Amino acid sequence: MNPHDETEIGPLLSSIGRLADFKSLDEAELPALAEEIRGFLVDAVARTGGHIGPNLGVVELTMAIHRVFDSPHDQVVFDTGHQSYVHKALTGRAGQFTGLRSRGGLTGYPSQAESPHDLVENSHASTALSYADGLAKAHALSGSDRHVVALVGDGALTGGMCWEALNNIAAREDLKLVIVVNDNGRSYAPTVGGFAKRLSALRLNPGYEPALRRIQEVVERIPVFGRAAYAGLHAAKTGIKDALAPQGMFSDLGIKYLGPVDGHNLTELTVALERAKGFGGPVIVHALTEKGRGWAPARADEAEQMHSPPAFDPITGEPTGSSKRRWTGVFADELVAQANLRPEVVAITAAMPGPTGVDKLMKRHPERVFDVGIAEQHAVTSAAGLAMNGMHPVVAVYSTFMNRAFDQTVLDVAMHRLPVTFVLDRAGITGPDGPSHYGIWDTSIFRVVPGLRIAAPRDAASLREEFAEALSVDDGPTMVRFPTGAVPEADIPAVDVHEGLDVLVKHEDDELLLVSCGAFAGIAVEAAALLAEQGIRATVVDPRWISPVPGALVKLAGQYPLVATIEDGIRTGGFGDALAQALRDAASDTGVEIPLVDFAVERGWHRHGTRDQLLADLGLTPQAIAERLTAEVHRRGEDDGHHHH
Ligand SMILES: Cc1ncc(C[n+]2csc(CCOP(=O)(O)OP(=O)(O)O)c2C)c(N)n1
Ligand SMILES: CC(=O)[C@@H](O)[C@H](O)COP(=O)(O)O
Ligand SMILES: [Mg+2]
Repeated sequence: MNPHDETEIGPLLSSIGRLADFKSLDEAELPALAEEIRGFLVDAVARTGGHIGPNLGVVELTMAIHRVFDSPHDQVVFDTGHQSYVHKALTGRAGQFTGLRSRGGLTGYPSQAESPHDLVENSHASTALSYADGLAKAHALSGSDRHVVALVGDGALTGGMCWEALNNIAAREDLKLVIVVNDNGRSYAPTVGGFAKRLSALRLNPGYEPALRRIQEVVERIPVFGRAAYAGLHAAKTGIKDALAPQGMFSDLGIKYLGPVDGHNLTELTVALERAKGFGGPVIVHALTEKGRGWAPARADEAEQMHSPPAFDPITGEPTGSSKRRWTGVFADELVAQANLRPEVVAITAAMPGPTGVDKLMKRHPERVFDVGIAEQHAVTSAAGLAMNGMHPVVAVYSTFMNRAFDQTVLDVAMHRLPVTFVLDRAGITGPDGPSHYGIWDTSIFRVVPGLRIAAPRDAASLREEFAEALSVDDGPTMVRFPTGAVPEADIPAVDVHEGLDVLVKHEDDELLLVSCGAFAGIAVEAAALLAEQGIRATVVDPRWISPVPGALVKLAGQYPLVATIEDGIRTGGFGDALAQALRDAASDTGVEIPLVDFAVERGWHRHGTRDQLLADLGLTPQAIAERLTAEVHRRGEDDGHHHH
C-alpha cells in the first residue's frame, strides 16, 4: 500500500452519502457492499490504528440493523462504541476516515457532533442497556412507535450494569427494545465467566444445528425456492431452536430470545430482526459473529484478534509504528519480579490482561491472576476479599475505568484499611481514544479516600521503586499512576534528595519552586532550563508520592515566594489544589500567603488528538510553562517595585 494514496472506497460505498442511500440499495447488492466495507476498513484503519477486529465482526450486523430499523427515528445504541465504524460508513462518513481518531477528524466512537445517527459518546462498556431502558421508557411514556436497538458485545455483558438493566427491562412488556447480543466469544481475550460459558453453550449447541445448516445450504443453492421458502425454513428452524434451545439465561429472565443466529448471514439476520421488531416488546437477538471476520491477520491474532492495534500494514497486519519501551511493559516485568519475591501478591484485570501487562504474570503464575471480565467494581471488592485473607492484590486497570469503582475503593477497601495496590495505566491525557478515555480524574477522585496513598513515578526506575514501596504498605490501599505510551528513554536522575523529595534541578538562591507530578518531570526540567535562560532560577522537585501531600513539601514550598505545580489531571481537586490548600493551612500560622500556579488539565479536554497535541492545547509544554512563569515573576517583581515606592 502506497502511504500516499487515499483509502480505496468502492463504488457502492462511495454511493452512500447518507443512510437513505444505503437503505435504497437493492438487497442483491448488499453482499458486495459488505465486501467493499471490509476492504475499506482494513485500508483506512491500517493508517490510523483503531478497532479493526471488532468492526470487521459487525459488518453484516450493522447493515441488517440499518435495513430493518429506521435511524434516527429508531434509535441505535452501540455499547462501548468502538465497533461503530461500519455505522459511520453507512451514515455517509466513509470519506472522513483518513482523519479517524485524529484531531479534527472522526472520533473512534459515536459523536453527536458528527451525525444525528450517533447517540452515546461514552466509550465505557456495559452502559448500552441502561441507556436503552431509559430511551425506550421515554418512548412508551409518549406513546411513540419508535424502537430502540442496543448492540452489546459478549464482553460488555460481563459488566454489572447490563444485568441491572436486564432486570428492569424484563419487568416491562411494553418497551419497544431490541437487544442485539454481538457474541464473538471475546473481549480482548476470550470472554471469561459463567455467563460466557452459558452463552457459548447456546452458541455451540450441538444437536440439530448441522442438519439444519445443510438444509439451508441446499435451499440457498436452488434459486427457484427463493427467499419465501428460505424464510419459511428459517422460521421453522428458529421455531425448532426456540423449542429445543436449552433455556438460555436470557429466556430464564423472562425476556424473549431469538437465536442464536448467524451474525454474518444478512438474510438470517434480517429475518430475525424483522421478527424481533414485530414483537413490540423487549427481545434479545443473539448473533454469533467472528471478531476480525474476513481478514486473515486479525483472525490469526490469537491474543486479541486485533482488537485495537496501532497503525499496521494492510497486507500483513504487522505494526508499522515505532516500538519504544512502554510504561506498561516496565510494570509488567516488575509485577512478575515482585510476585516472585512476594507469594502474597496476586493480580486482577478487568478483561484487559494484554493492555495492562498482567498477561506476563498470567503466563508465569496463572493461578495468581484473575480476569474478572469488564467488571471493575467487582474487581475492587473481590480484591478486598482477597486482602482480608492475607493476599496483596494488584488491581491493574486503566485510570479512566477506575472512576466506576470509587465506592468500592473508599468503603470496601480503604475503610477496612486493606493492602490493595491499584495500578492505573493510561493515567492523564491519552489522546486518540478521546475524552471518555482520558485518565484525568483519578488524582482528584481518589485523593479524598482516607488512608489511600498515591504514587506518580517519573520514569522506569521510579516506577519499579514506587511499585515495590506500594507492595510493602500493608495497612491500607496504595495507587500507582502512569501515562500511556513510552517511558523516558533515560531515567531522570535526582541531583539531591530533600526529606524524601527527589530534587531534579537545584539552584542556589532560587526564586521559584517547580513541583512536577509523575511523568511530567521531563517537562518541568525543560521548563526550568528555559527559565534559567531568562535569568530565573527555579528548583524542581518530584514528590514521588503525591497524595497525601508530603509534609516536607509543604514546609519546603512555604519558603518560596512563588510555587508552581504540573500535573496530568484536572485542576479541580488535583495535586496543585491539595498543595495550595496545605499552604493556606500552613499560612494561617505564619500569615504568609504563598502564590501557587497550577499547570493542569482544565479547558479543552473534551477534544481528541495525539497526547502531544492535546498537552500543547492545554499549555502543558516546557515553553508555555516557562513563558507563564516568566511573566508571573516579572509581574511580581514590578509589584514589589511598586510596593517599595
Ligand atoms: C468500563 C470499561 N472497561 C474496559 C474497557 C476497555 N474495552 C474496550 S472494548 C473491550 C472489549 C469489549 O468486548 P465486547 O463487548 O465483547 O465487544 P467486541 O470488541 O467483542 O465487539 C474492553 C474491555 C471499556 N471500554 N470500558
Ligand atoms: C475501547 C477501549 O476502551 C479500548 O479498546 C481502548 O481503545 C484501548 O486503548 P489503548 O489503545 O490505550 O490500549
Ligand atoms: Mg466480544
